[in-house]
Amino acid sequence: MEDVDDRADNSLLNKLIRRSLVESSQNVEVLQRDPTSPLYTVKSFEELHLMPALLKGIYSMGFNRPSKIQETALPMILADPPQNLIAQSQSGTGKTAAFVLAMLSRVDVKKNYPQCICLSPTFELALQTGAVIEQMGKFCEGIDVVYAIQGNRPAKGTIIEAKIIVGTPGTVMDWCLKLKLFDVEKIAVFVLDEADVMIGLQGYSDHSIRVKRALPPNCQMLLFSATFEESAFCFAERIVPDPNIIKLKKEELTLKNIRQFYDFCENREAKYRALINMCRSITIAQAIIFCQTRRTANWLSQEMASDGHVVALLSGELITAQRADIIQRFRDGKKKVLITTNVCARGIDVEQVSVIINFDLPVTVDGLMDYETYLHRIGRTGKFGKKGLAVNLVEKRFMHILQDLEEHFGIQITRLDTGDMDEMEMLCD
Ligand SMILES: Nc1ncnc2c1ncn2[C@@H]1O[C@H](COP(=O)(O)OP(=O)(O)OP(=O)(O)O)[C@@H](O)[C@H]1O
Repeated sequence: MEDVDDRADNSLLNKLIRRSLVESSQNVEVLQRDPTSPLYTVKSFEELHLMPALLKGIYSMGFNRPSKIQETALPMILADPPQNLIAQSQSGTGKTAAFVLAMLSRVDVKKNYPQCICLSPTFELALQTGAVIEQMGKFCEGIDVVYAIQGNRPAKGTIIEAKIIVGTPGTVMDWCLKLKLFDVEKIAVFVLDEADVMIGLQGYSDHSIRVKRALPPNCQMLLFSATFEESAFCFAERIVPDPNIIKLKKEELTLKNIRQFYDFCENREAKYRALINMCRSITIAQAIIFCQTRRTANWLSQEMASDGHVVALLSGELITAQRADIIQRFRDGKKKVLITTNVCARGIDVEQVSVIINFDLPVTVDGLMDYETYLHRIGRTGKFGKKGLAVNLVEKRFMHILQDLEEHFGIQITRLDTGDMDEMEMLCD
């Protein structure tokens, strides 16, 4: 009798994940020659006139050719005089690298004061973006980054000398306007990552706009996101002087490499059983499970732990040291399954994440489908052309929301009975 591990390891879901991991590596080259792919590129990095030290950094990260957003945005961003940009590109298509290369290209390493600010919506994303800056800029002499995030409070009277500040809006605003840790008049580049929430969501927008208002008039403004619903886009156009614009059509928003399914569940207990069936068969790669509330995430992680599953739980009420440790351990593969809320919906880039499970569909405060958050959540898989799987566990009372989702994006989400191994067979077709 094969033991549980053998059974799981041979499970169809694992075969699909293993195959998609293999296919993905061959996939990028193919996609970068496909004009309909968001990774399509006609230029090489050399043709983007980047500094040699930056080229060295890019190649050391395994990047061979720029993605579509990188080859389109960078010439605009690096032009002289500097131009402002509002850019939209699908999740996982290299937006971070685009604005990081912009900041690294603009910094004057002879000046020991902050020249670039990059605002991220969450503590985890600020940490991740800072790490990309340090990695991409590691061959550039004199590049240093400081993290304006909760838990990092410089001593009173400190004068920040680091050239790039990455942080969350509230902390950056305190550093710049209240504590006056640096001269905001000397900022040359201002990046808003996940810009639609940064200017659209109460809390973020107040702080982001107050920082923006303190910037010098010639400061270059770069706004990036995978989603810009109309009101956010119009507001962005109002606050960014004379921007270049890169915008997606609605039908371009969903990525073909992320296969989306749903499993119909009578109630929360049935969702739990469906989830366990899936997690039991995932022994390779990693999965992120999204819950709509911290309460559900806490309940789910306790249930799964008591059933012997090793899971990590990350949500906003944890202290920053815990959050940093949890996301790092997940990134290092020490935990296969991360249970979380929307705090990890945007930007988080963990290469081995092949499966996204929406234990709850993302809904707005009015109980309507939150289309943007859905796109960002499933975008945690399928990064840079890799194959990804997204499975939605849907209770009867939420089926209309799933139908709204299909209609909104013009897609068909296939039904999957996670309890039926033959159905899982279909995943491997
Ligand atoms: N030109 C490139 N060649 C190969 N890999 C790349 C390239 N640009 C970015 N990547 C990799 O692709 C992954 C996704 O990149 P990134 O996180 O920048 O995408 P994004 O568009 O910012 O995604 P999201 O919308 O989720 O924030 C990362 O692991 C990154 O290292």
